[in-house]
Amino acid sequence: MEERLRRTMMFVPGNNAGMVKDAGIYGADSIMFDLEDSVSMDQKDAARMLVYEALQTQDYGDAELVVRVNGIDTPYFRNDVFAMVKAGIQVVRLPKVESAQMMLDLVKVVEEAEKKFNIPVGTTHVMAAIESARGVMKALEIAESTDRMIGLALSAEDYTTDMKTHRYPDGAELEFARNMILHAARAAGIAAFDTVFTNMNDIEGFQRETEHIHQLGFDGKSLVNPRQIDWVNKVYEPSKAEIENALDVEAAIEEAHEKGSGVISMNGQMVDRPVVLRAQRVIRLAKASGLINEDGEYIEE
Ligand SMILES: CC(=O)SCCNC(=O)CCNC(=O)[C@H](O)C(C)(C)COP(=O)(O)OP(=O)(O)OC[C@H]1O[C@@H](n2cnc3c(N)ncnc32)[C@H](O)[C@@H]1OP(=O)(O)O
Ligand SMILES: O=C([O-])CC(=O)C(=O)O
Ligand SMILES: [Mg+2]
Repeated sequence: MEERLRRTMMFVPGNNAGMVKDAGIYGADSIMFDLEDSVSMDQKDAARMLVYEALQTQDYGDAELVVRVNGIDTPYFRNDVFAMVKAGIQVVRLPKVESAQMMLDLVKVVEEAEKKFNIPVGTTHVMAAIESARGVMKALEIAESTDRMIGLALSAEDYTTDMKTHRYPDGAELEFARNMILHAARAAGIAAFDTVFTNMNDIEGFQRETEHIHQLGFDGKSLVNPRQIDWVNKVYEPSKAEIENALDVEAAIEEAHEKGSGVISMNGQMVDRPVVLRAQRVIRLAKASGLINEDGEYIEE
């Protein structure tokens, strides 16, 4: 199956009726309804009900539907998971994950809920948000904890608090965590999401951070505002030269396969499997960015 593009995963506060209703109109790859830290304690039940209702009635198009439930040690956790599984959520994001065991405990409750609501066991996927030093050090075991896993996310607001620092413009305080999470995710064959950027007035800072995490290899970012979606997509959009090269690589490798070979030379550049895999990703991104059609032809502006 073709890998899903996950450039943008937008948080939507679960108790904000207007935002929950309109969340599908902005074109996020994944919409993440939040029942955790954007919802005050006295709104937890109301938010859960609001999101449950919305999942039954709203059309969110092709977006992947994710919910951030409350932490496993909170009194809301079980009710959150049962309601969201019943509503057919695609991915449950567990916050503040520090061990593989926490993911296995989540999966146990997800499975109970699937059985109770006659949903085939294994339908609901999960992901982990890593928000502490302990979580970072355990990133690989968390990434490999269950075959329901689709990804790991860095959550830098809580993480920098745990590390007794705060966020700086150059992001140096996050480099170790970013590299650990990215390597763990890649080793396990799942997605890696960078953290939110919360200063809505610092557009340049947001772009700089997005370019940096794109260079490192992250699939995308968690977002807090719809304006950030286009900014991320722009960074992930391949250039014309990259697209042309990718299309040439696809043609070259087809020619090689016809001759029974897995490698071919193209303008002096060796083309083999890793080059082809990178080219395929560029083509997928170019299609998602509306630059080329299904046949690999340019779409005129
Ligand atoms: C550390 C953490 O845990 S971070 C994760 C938890 N935090 C969140 O979920 C916060 C989500 N984001 C928000 O609440 C808001 O975007 C804020 C508070 C950051 C900024 O709010 P505003 O300044 O009002 O945003 P802005 O003016 O850009 O809003 C423009 C439109 O987008 C909507 N919108 C803004 N953010 C979101 C969102 N996250 N999801 C859906 N819709 C949104 C607004 O309702 C508004 O719609 P309208 O034009 O129909 O009225
Ligand atoms: O997941 C995120 O990026 C938001 C979050 O909870 C944090 O930064 O602590
Ligand atoms: Mg957090």
